[in-house]
Amino acid sequence: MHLGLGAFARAHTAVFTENAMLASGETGWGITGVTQRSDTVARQLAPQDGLFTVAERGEGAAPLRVVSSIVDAISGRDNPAAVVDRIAAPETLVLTLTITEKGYRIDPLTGSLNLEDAEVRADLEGRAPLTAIGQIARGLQQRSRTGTGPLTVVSCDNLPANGELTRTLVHAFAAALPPAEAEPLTAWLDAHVTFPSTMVDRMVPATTAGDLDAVEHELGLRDEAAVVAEPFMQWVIEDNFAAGRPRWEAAGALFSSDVAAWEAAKLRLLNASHSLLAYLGLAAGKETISDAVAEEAFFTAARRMMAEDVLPTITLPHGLDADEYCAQVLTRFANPALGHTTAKVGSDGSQKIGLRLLSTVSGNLDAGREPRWAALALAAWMRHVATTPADQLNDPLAAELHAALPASGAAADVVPALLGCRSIFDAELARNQGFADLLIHWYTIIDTHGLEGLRKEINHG
Ligand SMILES: NC(=O)c1ccc[n+]([C@@H]2O[C@H](COP(=O)([O-])OP(=O)(O)OC[C@H]3O[C@@H](n4cnc5c(N)ncnc54)[C@H](O)[C@@H]3O)[C@@H](O)[C@H]2O)c1
Ligand SMILES: O=P(O)(O)OC[C@@H](O)[C@@H](O)[C@H](O)[C@H](O)CO
Repeated sequence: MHLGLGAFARAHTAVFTENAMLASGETGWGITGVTQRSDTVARQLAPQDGLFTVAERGEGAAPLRVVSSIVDAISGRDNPAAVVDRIAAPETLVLTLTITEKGYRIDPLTGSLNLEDAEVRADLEGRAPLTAIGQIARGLQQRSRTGTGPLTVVSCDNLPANGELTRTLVHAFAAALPPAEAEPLTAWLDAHVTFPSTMVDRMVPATTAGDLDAVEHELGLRDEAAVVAEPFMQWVIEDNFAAGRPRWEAAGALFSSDVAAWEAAKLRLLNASHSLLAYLGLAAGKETISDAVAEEAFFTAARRMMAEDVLPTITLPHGLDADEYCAQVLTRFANPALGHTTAKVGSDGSQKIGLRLLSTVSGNLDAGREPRWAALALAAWMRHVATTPADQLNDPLAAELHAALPASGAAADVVPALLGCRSIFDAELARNQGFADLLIHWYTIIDTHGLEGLRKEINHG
């Protein structure tokens, strides 16, 4: 079962699962996918019996492929009780998730479930659950009551220690139920459910109408659920399963006890550079990540952020060659056929920048170094927030961020105002005047000198 049947799940998890079946001969697996916020993907897949095309784009692309591992797709918004029933069904053994960072409904101050969230509260009060964590907890509760066996919950979102985090949130939901429900559920979770962490990697942009037309042209059929993706794909999984699972290792997945290091490397090298390029690109009117990285100064900023800010502050997993990895990341970003937009990568910044950039910032500040390039990424994000009208800012905290903005658009006013957002920056970092000055420096260059100013400062700095 998969919660969050977006583009990524189809191009990654579904492909790995089908490949595992083909390579291992264990063909009894199939995925029930749940769309979370809209019913679009469920509606697209239904008349196609769950079949959809993966169109690889870029050097080394394989021919079009029709994937058949999704056997059912349901709209969680419209059929919440069916989601609970499916999680509780005996044939469900693994529950994977790609629900985006905001889908976890984390309280930034505690790092646990946001119990003040109205949707979480409604799920706790007993409606058929609509939040992902509510669905998981209620499904597991039904499983516990019907004596159904163990299950593994596998977060595949770009979050550090995503397994441990998901465990914390599901347990927090259980603990917030009335004691007569909380105690047996918590005990059952402890005995029957595991939450392995994973690192997933494949760039999968949102499918465009042009992509669908191109697939139709190549395939000879209209596929409304087609997805495009780069050829590269990777999955590192902690081997901590409570029940059966597809033999994903037969499809190239790496089972490792070092997932935290893989996830940190990916978030802080790849995803952080992605965000840097997205916000610099947005400031310079570049529509795609490949357009942004084609700008020499932006390429240099991403390369130097990885080399000078990230690598000195991170312990890489065994087997990962830093230079090769960073070079490969930049080559992947440059894939012009992918059309990964700066707007998509730059969306939900309040949910992403902390995870991607702030460990790098604190690691450098603690070592007495300036996090020069990570500060550039944060300043570019701040300017994006300050110059995008609230109703056009694609971010769940758009209203809060805009409420914090001062009347003056000057860097010296905007930077401290956004540093004051406690859901993103902690008080100690916000008080660090040297860091604030670095942000103000970059913000001013972007705001008053534009691309030419950035080129000068990055190339000669
Ligand atoms: N696209 C990629 O390149 C990529 C690569 C690696 C990891 N991921 C992970 O997968 C996630 C989804 O990416 P995608 O490309 O499929 O995006 P998408 O927009 O195609 O799909 C997002 C899915 O998350 C669900 N969702 C959104 N907000 C939610 C909420 N508040 N509560 C519950 N569910 C919610 C949506 O309904 C949808 O099913 C990313 O956020 C990331 O963590 C994506
Ligand atoms: O998926 P998002 O929107 O959370 O983040 C955008 C990208 O940085 C991300 O999806 C990468 O493409 C991906 O993590 C590559 O594996």
